[in-house]
Amino acid sequence: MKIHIIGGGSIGLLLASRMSLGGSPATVWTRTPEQADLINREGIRLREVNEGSEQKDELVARVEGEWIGGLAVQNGRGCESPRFLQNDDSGCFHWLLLTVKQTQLEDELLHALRLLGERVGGRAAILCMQNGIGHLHKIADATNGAIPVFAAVTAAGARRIGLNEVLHTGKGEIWIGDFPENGEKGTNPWKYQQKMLLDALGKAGFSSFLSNEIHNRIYYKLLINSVINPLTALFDVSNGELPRHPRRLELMRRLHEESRLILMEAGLKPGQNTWEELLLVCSRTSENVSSMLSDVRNGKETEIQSINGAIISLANQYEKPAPLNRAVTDLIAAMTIMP
Ligand SMILES: NC(=O)C1=CN([C@@H]2O[C@H](COP(=O)(O)OP(=O)(O)OC[C@H]3O[C@@H](n4cnc5c(N)ncnc54)[C@H](OP(=O)(O)O)[C@@H]3O)[C@@H](O)[C@H]2O)C=CC1
Ligand SMILES: CC(C)(CO)C(=O)C(=O)O
Repeated sequence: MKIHIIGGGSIGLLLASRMSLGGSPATVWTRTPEQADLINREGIRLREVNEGSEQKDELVARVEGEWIGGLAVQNGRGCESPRFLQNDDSGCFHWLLLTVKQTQLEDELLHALRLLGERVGGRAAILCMQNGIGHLHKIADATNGAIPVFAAVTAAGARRIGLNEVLHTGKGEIWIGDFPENGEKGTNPWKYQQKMLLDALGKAGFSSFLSNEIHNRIYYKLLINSVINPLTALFDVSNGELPRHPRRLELMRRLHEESRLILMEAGLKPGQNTWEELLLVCSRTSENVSSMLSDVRNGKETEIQSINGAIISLANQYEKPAPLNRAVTDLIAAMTIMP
């Protein structure tokens, strides 16, 4: 089995470094040759944040970096294709852990994934690490069955602090599920490959599991992100700081309740104490700068449309009110720097 991490950002560097340290060598496919070169020369510096302590353990993971380069294989314009698209006669199975943002799922990348699926026929699968919703259908549609698509949901937190340096800011489980169903319902031709991946993630220190109800987990995570991400970005605070302010805590509670009612209508299963869980995520990832705040700080486009924007779409579909989701969506959109 070969592990490819597409995107050398926060989650990508965390997975690559931990998996390599756990004995499963990973290749990080980067957007720039500089980052690939740095990773090859120096490896990835992983800093573990220890709960309740200021001390951060630093580990250095030997990881292969590759510039994803020449994705413009589209239309056969004669550009060089990334190496993972070139002929592979190793016979091994390739897991592609897709760690780009929802907003970075561009046509060229999707096209390259489809080409890869066609070339290695049955010996590759994509695991999507994105928050929010919408990406799985987008990837499955663009790859048109050429490569199976799996969803991952994680409460782990990470923050890239340099091109080859990452902080592991929050421990959290990783849940993996089949989405949409690859192959006949009830059969799972990828069971062995999934078990291999779970094993590699386990050795990397992630508690990971297969889920038969990944839709529910995706909605559950969406609920959590719909509160933490926009509010931390609006108030410019870490996840742990957010609930410490009583008025912000009250806003969190109201936004959580609005999103919860909409998601329940859309199929989120009742019976979970989502409010308690939300507060737990804030404390477990307390040092983390949420991915949305990080984007706002870096002047990048945020994932607001795939998170609160997606909840608004569900609210429209099920005729539920969504004033707070609308407000945070508009406010975050207005914070994003115009191109
Ligand atoms: N950070 C966190 O704690 C968590 C994040 N997530 C989710 O994981 C996903 C990734 O988040 P995060 O890691 O924070 O985001 P980052 O912005 O840190 O990382 C995304 C990376 O993908 C790279 N990239 C974009 N397009 C391409 C491409 N075509 N080829 C190669 N690389 C590419 C970017 O390159 P460049 O640097 O050049 O822009 C960047 O390094 C998001 O959907 C987020 O919601 C989920 C749980 C927790
Ligand atoms: C769980 C959380 C909120 C951790 O920061 C996250 O998923 C994100 O930042 O996008």
